[in-house]
Amino acid sequence: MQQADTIIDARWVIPVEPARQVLDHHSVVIAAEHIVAILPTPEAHKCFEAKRTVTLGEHALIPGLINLHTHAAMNLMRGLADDLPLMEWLKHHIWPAEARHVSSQFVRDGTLLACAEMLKGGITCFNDMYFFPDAVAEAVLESGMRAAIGMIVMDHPTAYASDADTYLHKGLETRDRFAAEPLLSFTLAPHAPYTVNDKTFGKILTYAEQLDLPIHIHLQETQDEIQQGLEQHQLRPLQRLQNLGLLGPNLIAVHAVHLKPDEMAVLAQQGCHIAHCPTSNLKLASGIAPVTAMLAHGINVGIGSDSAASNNRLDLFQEMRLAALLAKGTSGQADALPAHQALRMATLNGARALGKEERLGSLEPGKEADIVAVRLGGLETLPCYDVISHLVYAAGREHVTHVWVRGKPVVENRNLLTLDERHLSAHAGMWQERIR
Ligand SMILES: CSC[C@H]1O[C@@H](n2cnc3c(O)ncnc32)[C@H](O)[C@@H]1O
Ligand SMILES: [Zn+2]
Repeated sequence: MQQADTIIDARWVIPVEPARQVLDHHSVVIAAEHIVAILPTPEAHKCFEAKRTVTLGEHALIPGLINLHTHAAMNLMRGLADDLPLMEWLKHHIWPAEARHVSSQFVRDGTLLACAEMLKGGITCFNDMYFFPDAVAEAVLESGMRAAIGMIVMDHPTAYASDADTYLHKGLETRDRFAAEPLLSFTLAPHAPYTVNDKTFGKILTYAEQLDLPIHIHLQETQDEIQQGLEQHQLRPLQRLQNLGLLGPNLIAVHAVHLKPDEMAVLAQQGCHIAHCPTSNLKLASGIAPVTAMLAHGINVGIGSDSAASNNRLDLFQEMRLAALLAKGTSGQADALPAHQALRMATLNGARALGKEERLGSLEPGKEADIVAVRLGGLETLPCYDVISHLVYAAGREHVTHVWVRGKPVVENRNLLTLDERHLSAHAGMWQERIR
């Protein structure tokens, strides 16, 4: 008998890789933070003796969902300004509110709130971009989840930093401080082409190359952004980034709503990744990203929620379903973006974009044990002919019952084990009084 920490017996295991595979009555065996085996349940118990067995007889186990773009701390701004287009929303509502309220404490409290929401919804890892990344890192560690933390850079003074060099210096200091944390990684996060100048992009490129870091940036989100790029630089933003040498397998372009076919070909050829944020793009009336064409070009597309101020949920079940439905509606093809592909985008494609494909994104022996249990035994998911169909088209985040990150349980029977929900509510109430 081999020793294990945990065996999870499940009705179904959905490894994601290979695509479409559904393993009936299988168990996932966890030891030393990793998946060591996935076996038919009787066999798992013949081969392994575990400290703990969790029996989930009407559940599907899936890899932890990866939110490829968010601003977690903005949970404290949910519903503050709705029904506005991007630039009006940012310039007249969000940026003034950030100037008044954003501090290290705001970021810590907002990020904790977001981590709680994401964990309970089956998200085990997020790619963040916000001020005070040191406060983001502390909150993430407290929650027990995983994050790629953006070292934000702008040519715009804020309460966090006065100029681009200070943003970079503070970000790199934070990265050094948390370098030993296995649940944290870092990205360079220039906010957008319209807030970062060419000289600063040059410095970002140098650091990205020296330190082998991903670059996380909003790109071609609206037609206005493209118009502004043409007026100020005589270039579309993507062309400008290409001229500056920023395109490559380290680049995660967020939104990319407005892309021409030749731009998709360039992104594919350069190995860039896209974070598709369908709800945010609809709510800010930015448009609908051409995901079917992106995938046909061979671009790696993951899924993001964007912030709670533009979504207004950090809910990847919602985003998977919407991505699949929009792809069908816009292409006129019912087989565009099938359920298994939506699930892959929210898991393995996200891991790939973050350079973590070897460690995360699917349920395979050797990978780290980020696992989510989704209960499909309720009336709204019965009968069940196709589990993957149910996960994308019928189930929701409310069906998530258990979550493990790196083998450690963080949600059990829908209860958060790492954070105190009453404490989080009290802090949210305090910020509501201050911000309103
Ligand atoms: C400097 S931290 C991130 C910065 O981005 C702002 N933001 C939030 N959502 C969006 C979006 O969809 N497009 C562009 N910028 C966005 C956020 O308010 C922060 O200022
Ligand atoms: Zn964003």
